[in-house]
Amino acid sequence: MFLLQNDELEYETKTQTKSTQSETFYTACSDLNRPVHNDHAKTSEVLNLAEKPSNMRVFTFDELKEATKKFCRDSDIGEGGFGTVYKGVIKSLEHPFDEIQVAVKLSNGLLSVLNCSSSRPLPRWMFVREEIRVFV
Ligand SMILES: Nc1ncnc2c1ncn2[C@@H]1O[C@H](COP(=O)(O)OP(=O)(O)OP(=O)(O)O)[C@@H](O)[C@H]1O
Repeated sequence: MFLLQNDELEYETKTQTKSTQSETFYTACSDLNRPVHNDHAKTSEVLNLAEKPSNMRVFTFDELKEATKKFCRDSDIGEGGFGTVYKGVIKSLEHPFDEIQVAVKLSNGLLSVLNCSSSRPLPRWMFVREEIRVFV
């Protein structure tokens, strides 16, 4: 799901990635930021899109795991029909004293960031929601 913070635009896309825990997961950004190993996928279109917008913040699986204290009960903020939602706090890279609050859903091994907000909101902060398979 792509969400502009001011609700200018909203549309949805879902991707699922099967991988192992040792790899880095990007959970709040597009697949396009991943290194491309498949030669067939190395089209100019993909490479152009892979250039990360300056206001894009990528959350890795490790960051989300740490932010939610390994998805512990203390971080549990709700139960959905198909999984548990956890809160977490991640330090901003640009402003180390700023915090980014995230709501992360873990549902039968599928992880996604439902929402994130910052104490210093960017004027056009694009939120890309991605669902990935994890082993926790
Ligand atoms: N961004 C958020 N901030 C705070 N709490 C949230 C947020 N998103 C979800 N929650 C909490 O988690 C609960 C479950 O949310 P979820 O989106 O999983 O609901 P659901 O629509 O029932 O899900 P499902 O698709 O699994 O049926 C919510 O009722 C709410 O209490």
